[in-house]
Amino acid sequence: MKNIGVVGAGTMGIGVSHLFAAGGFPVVLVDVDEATLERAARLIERNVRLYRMLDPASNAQPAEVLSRIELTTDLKRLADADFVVENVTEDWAVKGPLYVEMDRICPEHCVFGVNTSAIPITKVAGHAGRADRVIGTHFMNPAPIKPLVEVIRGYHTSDATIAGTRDVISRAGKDSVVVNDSPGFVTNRVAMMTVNEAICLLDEGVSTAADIDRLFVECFGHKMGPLATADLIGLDTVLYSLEVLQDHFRDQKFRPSQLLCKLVYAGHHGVKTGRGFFTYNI
Ligand SMILES: NC(=O)c1ccc[n+]([C@@H]2O[C@H](COP(=O)([O-])OP(=O)(O)OC[C@H]3O[C@@H](n4cnc5c(N)ncnc54)[C@H](O)[C@@H]3O)[C@@H](O)[C@H]2O)c1
Repeated sequence: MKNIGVVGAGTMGIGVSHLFAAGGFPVVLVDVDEATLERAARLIERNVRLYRMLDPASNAQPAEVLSRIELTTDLKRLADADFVVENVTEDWAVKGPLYVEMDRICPEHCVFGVNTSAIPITKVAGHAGRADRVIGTHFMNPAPIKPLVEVIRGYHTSDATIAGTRDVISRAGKDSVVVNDSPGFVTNRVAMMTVNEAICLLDEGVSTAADIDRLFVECFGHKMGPLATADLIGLDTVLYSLEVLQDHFRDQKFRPSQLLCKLVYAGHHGVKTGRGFFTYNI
């Protein structure tokens, strides 16, 4: 697999296209919004510089990485893609119809990597018309600096699709772990509950945002606390993911905290909007 398509140029699409372009792959990055694509180019340029400081062995150059990424609002530019990573909003009303369209445009051999936080891969595959070539590729944020990708085998995903996907991820410099399909997979079934419970603690006045996170960082050795993690993921995405988990398991244990709902409705989505549980310069 050589030609990479990335759909959705938000938090994840920016990182995934950066990762593959830095690995030498030609990338077509598609979003519905021109301004989002322009912002993506600016952030990729900044991030290549930033991550080079974190990894002195990296010699990626911003201009070189950007030169491998075609930015477009035209989904038909995926007509030559071998592997597409879809990173659009965690909302079935957005993702479902997109797969029908992608199936019409992309070559028959093309594999669809679903980058979702919680939606079952088998459900997506039911819409894509090529169920054996649909696979979960749960990249972590920020994708270029996280070493591991959670790969999800859907009900119909073929062994060849798993092998090809792991190979292309490996050629982009990342390792992968394969898990079976279940809403939220391994990582987010646990992580979303933890984040939600931390928000409930804040809402109940049990502790402050800073102290909740400090306890996880200094007592448990986590790199980030659950509230800063939620801000990094995007509070809208956390809310969508909890709703998906609650809906699929029909279990109230995933019921989103009222404070989370309030912040999302107020437009405080975390790092990407400059304010969530903490504030950020954007
Ligand atoms: N944020 C995270 O930490 C994280 C981690 C792993 C997986 N995910 C998953 O990745 C996906 C994307 O999350 P995100 O945080 O990047 O969301 P985001 O809201 O930052 O970005 C979504 C992007 O999709 C675009 N979009 C919407 N409909 C589209 C369409 N039909 N065609 C093309 N582009 C379209 C939007 O314009 C937006 O730029 C979600 O399913 C999410 O659950 C998120």
